[in-house]
Amino acid sequence: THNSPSPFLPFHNHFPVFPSPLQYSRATFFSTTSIRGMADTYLSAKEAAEIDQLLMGPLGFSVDQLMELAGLSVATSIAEVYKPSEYKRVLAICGPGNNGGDGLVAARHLYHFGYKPCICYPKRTSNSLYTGLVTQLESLAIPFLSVEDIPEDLSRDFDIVVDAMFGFSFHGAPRPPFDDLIQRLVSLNKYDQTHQRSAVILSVDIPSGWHVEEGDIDGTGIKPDILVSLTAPKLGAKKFCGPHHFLGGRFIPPPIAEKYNLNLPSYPGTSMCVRIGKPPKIDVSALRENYISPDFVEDQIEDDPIDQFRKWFDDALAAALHEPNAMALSTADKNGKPSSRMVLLKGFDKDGFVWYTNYDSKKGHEISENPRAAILFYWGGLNRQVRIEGPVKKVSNMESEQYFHSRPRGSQIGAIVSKQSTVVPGRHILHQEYEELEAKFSEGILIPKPEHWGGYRLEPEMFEFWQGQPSRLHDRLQYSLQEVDGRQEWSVVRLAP
Ligand SMILES: NC(=O)C1=CN([C@@H]2O[C@H](COP(=O)(O)OP(=O)(O)OC[C@H]3O[C@@H](n4cnc5c(N)ncnc54)[C@H](OP(=O)(O)O)[C@@H]3O)[C@@H](O)[C@H]2O)[C@@H](O)CC1
Ligand SMILES: Cc1cc2nc3c(=O)[nH]c(=O)nc-3n(C[C@H](O)[C@H](O)[C@H](O)COP(=O)(O)O)c2cc1C
Ligand SMILES: Cc1ncc(COP(=O)(O)O)c(C=O)c1O
Ligand SMILES: [K+]
Repeated sequence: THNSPSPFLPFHNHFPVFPSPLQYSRATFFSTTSIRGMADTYLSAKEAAEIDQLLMGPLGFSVDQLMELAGLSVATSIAEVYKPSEYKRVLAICGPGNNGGDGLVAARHLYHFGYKPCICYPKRTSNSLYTGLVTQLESLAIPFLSVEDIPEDLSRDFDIVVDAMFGFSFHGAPRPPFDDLIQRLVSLNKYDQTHQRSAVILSVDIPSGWHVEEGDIDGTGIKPDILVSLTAPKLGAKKFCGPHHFLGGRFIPPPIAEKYNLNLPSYPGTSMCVRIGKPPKIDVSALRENYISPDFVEDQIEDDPIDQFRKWFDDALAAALHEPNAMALSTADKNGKPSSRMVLLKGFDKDGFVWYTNYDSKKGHEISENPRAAILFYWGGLNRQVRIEGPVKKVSNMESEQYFHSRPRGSQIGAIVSKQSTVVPGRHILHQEYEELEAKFSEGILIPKPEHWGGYRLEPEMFEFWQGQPSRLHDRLQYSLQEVDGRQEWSVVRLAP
């Protein structure tokens, strides 16, 4: 393998004292690999082919398996950057070898992710693996276009072009019809005269036509927007300077990683791809999503907002969102100066919404001065937000005791150690006290709840259920308490988005 300091620096130079909160998942938090993926390993064409042979020989893989995982990595990389709501029409140009097979597999996954793929596959083989992939695509009614069928200007009909013509076995100069197809990708300008967006290019493993090791030698080759390196980047990928470089092929077992000294970032969570190289340059002002959600109208909602909240909370659980019970809590001091922080919801019913904390913390002081608060849930994966406002009271001491002792012992000790929101001279002080208390409260000994630790309950006076919709014409249904015949009743209005 070829280790190079540029453009990817070795891990140890990149492992920050505290990981950047940007890109880790809990699974990678304490791993020794980089937080933002860095790869400092590049493979020669020969090494790439050797790894292929090892995987499919002594390591027991079949080519179908590897291709399936490689194609899935390509499809998930696309989905990370280009959402089907904006970039729907995909053309996968597939070559005669395994790189082409990766393209066929990726197109199938893209279909299931909500894209509209078409295939250009001019040099088919009769190998049953490939005929099977073609049949699978045909069964999804995915069109196969001949070279003559596809427009000279690919941007006319497509939002994304997947370049799956050649991978690490490419050599020499491209032969017809791929020479012409490569030229069409080369001539995709970023913007045409009408300032229409041009199709983006994704290259699988190596931009087709590039020398596998030397890269784009004379600078006249394809300039992909996104490159998905499979297994590990090939030497030629050093010349890639587009905005999005991903690693895919999450199947490398330790013997290969060790033999080839592969120094690669770990994949976050259950992801099939990981971003490598420099973080993308993003125009923050252009970061936006166009929400598309099911209808949320007055005649579908529950009369009682707690029931409506339960419905949406269940949806958030079912969607496996990360910490669906995390909520932003806003309080204000006696002068009305506000502050916010996240806390975890620990229960809700007709009496209100409960969380636990340190009564001597900043929020604790503010609540004692000004016993009202607002809580906010944002369930991004569902395009939903819930706002709740009302007065706040402490929960009973018994309730706090009960909850405190249900927590992991480490968190109970942590609550004793932490004089929340006061200045700490250094992290070691917390650890020192923690260790002392851990020794004191050995297993079986009850850890006493600190006096100043307990719950608060917000009694809602107002709920707003928000759901994102296209063109910023969102749904907002607001419940508030109204007096009807001497009784408090919930009434609902729709607010302008
Ligand atoms: N573990 C891994 O690494 C995994 C690798 N995977 C994937 O496999 C890819 C490598 O696949 P591969 O070996 O089948 O070769 P590939 O690059 O697709 O092309 C070979 C074909 O192109 C042809 N050809 C060559 N030069 C040409 C030219 N100038 N002009 C025209 N034709 C030319 C050549 O024909 P020939 O020259 O032999 O007649 C042959 O038909 C790799 O990059 C990755 O995408 C994943 O699927 C799974 C895991
Ligand atoms: C997702 C998440 C959940 C949190 N849950 C709680 C919690 O339930 N109770 C708590 O006291 N702090 C929690 N914290 C820490 C608070 O955000 C905050 O740092 C701490 O309570 C001190 O806030 P204050 O100084 O405004 O009182 C959580 C933080 C995050 C990011
Ligand atoms: C300081 C603090 N207290 C309490 C909690 C709530 O955690 P638990 O679920 O252990 O009660 C958290 C959660 O992040 C926290 O950070
Ligand atoms: K390619």
